[in-house]
Amino acid sequence: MLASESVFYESEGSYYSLAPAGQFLLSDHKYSLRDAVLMLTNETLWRPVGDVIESVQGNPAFENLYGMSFYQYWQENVREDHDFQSGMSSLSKIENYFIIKHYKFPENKTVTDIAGGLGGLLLEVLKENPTLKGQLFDRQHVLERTKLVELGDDSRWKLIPGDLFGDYPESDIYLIKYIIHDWDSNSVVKIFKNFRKAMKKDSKILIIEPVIFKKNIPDVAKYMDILCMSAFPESGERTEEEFIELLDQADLKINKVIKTETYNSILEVVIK
Ligand SMILES: C[S@@+](CC[C@H](N)C(=O)[O-])C[C@H]1O[C@@H](n2cnc3c(N)ncnc32)[C@H](O)[C@@H]1O
Repeated sequence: MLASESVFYESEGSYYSLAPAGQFLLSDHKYSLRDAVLMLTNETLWRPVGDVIESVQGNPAFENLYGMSFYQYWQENVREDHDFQSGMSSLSKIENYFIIKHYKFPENKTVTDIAGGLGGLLLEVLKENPTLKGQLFDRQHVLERTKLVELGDDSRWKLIPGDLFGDYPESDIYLIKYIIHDWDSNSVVKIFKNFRKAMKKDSKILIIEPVIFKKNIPDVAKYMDILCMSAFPESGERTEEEFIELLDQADLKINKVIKTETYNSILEVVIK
């Protein structure tokens, strides 16, 4: 099957080799998707999908199967070879390239990635913009494995352990990627209010997610929608109109919508 999708190449005698798309499976590829594929094919992502109908009816599939929340499970199940954090970091690597290509960061400012995982996006932002400083905000156990050390200049970044539902540090630009779709609408409004409280009058938030724009045609964002709805209670991808309504409850508004050539869009958000 994968040979018919150009991932492998089948030759006479049932010999298989890597086709061009398969090169991304190599662990030393610049944009290696090895850990992303291991994460996406892990049972914690596919088993709950079978019960997505339960989730939609208000009976969270992941909690029913594993007896705890998705993030709690992955905090207690760190593996040697791969885990959720390394999978997210791998999935994000190629996407980060397009985010940086499509957003012009200002000079001499501070950029904070809220729930930024291992810090792969912030690392690329700091590499491409030498006058910027960075702050990576996530759980302590995640920050301990940060990739920011690869920058080679630890005077340009700091780690801030914290809670999405606690206080955020002050910053000029905030990044929040692949987070909002994990949460129900009440929690999202709490997150937006936390931003509003921490923001200066000209701070900006970049919400980076697969926003749903298209109706009645195939859209990869809808696959991610199903994965989210299965893994997190009352979650899922949102339309631009849904974002506008939730942001409004925190005195925030969309300033710009930027497409990135991937299924992720950048919503640039400012104070109303
Ligand atoms: C889907 S990952 C996204 C990581 C990164 N932004 C990316 O795009 O690759 C979600 C992140 O949210 C963090 N997270 C989940 N719940 C959190 C909480 N209550 N407080 C702080 N971080 C949290 C996780 O540790 C994880 O790094």
